[in-house]
Amino acid sequence: MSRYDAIEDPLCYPGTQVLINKADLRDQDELDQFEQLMFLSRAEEELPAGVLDFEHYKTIHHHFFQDVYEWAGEIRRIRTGKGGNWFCYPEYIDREMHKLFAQLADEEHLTGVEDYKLFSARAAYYVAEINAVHPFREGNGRCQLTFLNMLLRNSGVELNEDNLDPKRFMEAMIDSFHDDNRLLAKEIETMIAEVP
Ligand SMILES: Nc1ncnc2c1ncn2[C@@H]1O[C@H](COP(=O)(O)OP(=O)(O)OP(=O)(O)O)[C@@H](O)[C@H]1O
Repeated sequence: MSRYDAIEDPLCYPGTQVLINKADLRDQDELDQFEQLMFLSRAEEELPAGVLDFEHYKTIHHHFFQDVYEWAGEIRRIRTGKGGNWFCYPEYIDREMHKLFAQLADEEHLTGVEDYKLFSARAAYYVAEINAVHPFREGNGRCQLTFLNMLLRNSGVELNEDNLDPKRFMEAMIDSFHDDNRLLAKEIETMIAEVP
């Protein structure tokens, strides 16, 4: 929910950086709270079924944010960045995401990778790439973490989010934007707990 570097966004109330939302909240703090509340209540529900491809990923975003934004589940249409790092231009998002998920399917969604270190390295690669594309206008971080969870569950392991240190994880995400996934892989490794 940290703010974006964005230019002239038709999704925002005119003259503000507040995204137009279904509750018509014009105050950013109030919107942040509402968004998180809706996200958490949808997160309690079963996730939409799918085959972990880009269509599925968009459905998950829609599931989480359908109560807040009309465009939930849709690709971002403007250029955005964070902290001076600009994400994929919107015209290439669809192509890049399809490429990435096809690659993941070729790797059988990592289901055969038994070594935790290797699994963490490959999962870090996919999370980093999805982050660099940043397909949605908002809600990418939460979808990325859900994606990670799904990858792990597919492989019979559980993500222990109690071991997630938000500051360290964010630093790792930023490093990954600059093509160094080592910290992110390490963070993922510390969050893996074997299912009994
Ligand atoms: N400077 C940065 N460079 C690259 N990636 C970044 C940077 N800052 C944040 N990110 C990534 O962007 C994500 C946030 O994206 P976005 O705001 O769309 O998601 P969110 O779910 O709304 O927010 P959050 O992840 O903070 O809950 C972070 O979780 C992190 O992975």
